[in-house]
Amino acid sequence: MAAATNGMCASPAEEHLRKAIGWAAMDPSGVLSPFNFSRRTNGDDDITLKILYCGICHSDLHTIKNEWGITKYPVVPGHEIVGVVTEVGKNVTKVKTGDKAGIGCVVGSCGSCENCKQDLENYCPKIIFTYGSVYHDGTRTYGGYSNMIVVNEHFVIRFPENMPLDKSAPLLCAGITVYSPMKTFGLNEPGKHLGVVGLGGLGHVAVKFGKAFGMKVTVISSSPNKEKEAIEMLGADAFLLSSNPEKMQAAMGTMDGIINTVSAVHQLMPLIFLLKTHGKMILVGAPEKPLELPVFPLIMAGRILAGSCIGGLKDTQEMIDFAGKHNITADIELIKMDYVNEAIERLAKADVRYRFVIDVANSLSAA
Ligand SMILES: NC(=O)c1ccc[n+]([C@@H]2O[C@H](COP(=O)([O-])OP(=O)(O)OC[C@H]3O[C@@H](n4cnc5c(N)ncnc54)[C@H](O)[C@@H]3O)[C@@H](O)[C@H]2O)c1
Ligand SMILES: [Zn+2]
Ligand SMILES: [Zn+2]
Repeated sequence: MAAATNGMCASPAEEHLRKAIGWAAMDPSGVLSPFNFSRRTNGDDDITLKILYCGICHSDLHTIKNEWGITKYPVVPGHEIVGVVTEVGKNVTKVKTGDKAGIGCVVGSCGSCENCKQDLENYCPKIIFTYGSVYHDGTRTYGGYSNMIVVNEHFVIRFPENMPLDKSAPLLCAGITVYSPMKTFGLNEPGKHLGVVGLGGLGHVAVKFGKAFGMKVTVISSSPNKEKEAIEMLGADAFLLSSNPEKMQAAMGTMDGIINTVSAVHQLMPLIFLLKTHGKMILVGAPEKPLELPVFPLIMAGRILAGSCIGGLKDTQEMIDFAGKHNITADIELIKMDYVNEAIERLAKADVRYRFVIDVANSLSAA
């Protein structure tokens, strides 16, 4: 329950009873700085997580700079959260104190709509995101660039023992965001040809899942210097430089599906042409402006264009278990909390291989 109930709007530091610290952006400059706030006490269905690691997703960048025009400040970003359970409510069965656990992009949903009933909490009209949403009690949600978090157990993910927590944190957004559409749209079948556009945080794990599913994977990128690492380090079968018209032409009509993770406005036409008849391109990248939609290349081969938003909790657990079994983790650069602003600027320039992860527990100290 919120600490202040007299109708006055309490400050973030006082609205709940438990003190918390984190880093927040206060305005569209997106610059993060130390921030004192508070978390609710652990309810009967809640768990409290001491945060160990948190990945930096490009959505954090879009949000802190208000690129989507919907940000409410202050915002504590971070939705690739792993940590250790420090408290469980009396109804909790999923985890126990001392367990390693994760929290992704969603911390609440209505639980009773058509989507929630089909384990698609990610499409619930009343979805509550891990940061920047309003929780059931009327207070704002704050994310994982912080020392601890309290969450209803439904939204907690268990981690197999063998998984390194720092490298696994990015799976909670980047991983599920590519795994879920691959499963939903049948782009997980051995022998099928998958294209991955944009080799960043999402893209590089899409390559790894594609290979684990037994697919042929081609990376389509605008950066020639990513060719060697895509093939030698990530295991892609082929690399297409999007600025090379001959190569793009030669690859026309060869792909069963494409996962498009590009974070900025770009041309869809050359990508759609890569698809076979009835091939599907799934847009997961979320540029701040609309993309131009060329209709003829869709019509002429019955091609399909779709979008996808993260994934439900059941699929997220399945994805983590699959990743544990196939040793899939993210390639990361582990950073300290006070490096976060530099990391965000580097992320904006695609200067990271392939995900920044904040070593929260070892580097976040009281402001
Ligand atoms: N749909 C969802 O549920 C969901 C979930 C997570 C992230 N996202 C979005 O997906 C996008 C990617 O996220 P990320 O964390 O992987 O980001 P990232 O920065 O790690 O990767 C983005 C990649 O796109 C490439 N890129 C940027 N501009 C490009 C251009 N004009 N042409 C070609 N390539 C270009 C970059 O080089 C980089 O490799 C972001 O927009 C993010 O907000 C969506
Ligand atoms: Zn994300
Ligand atoms: Zn719902």
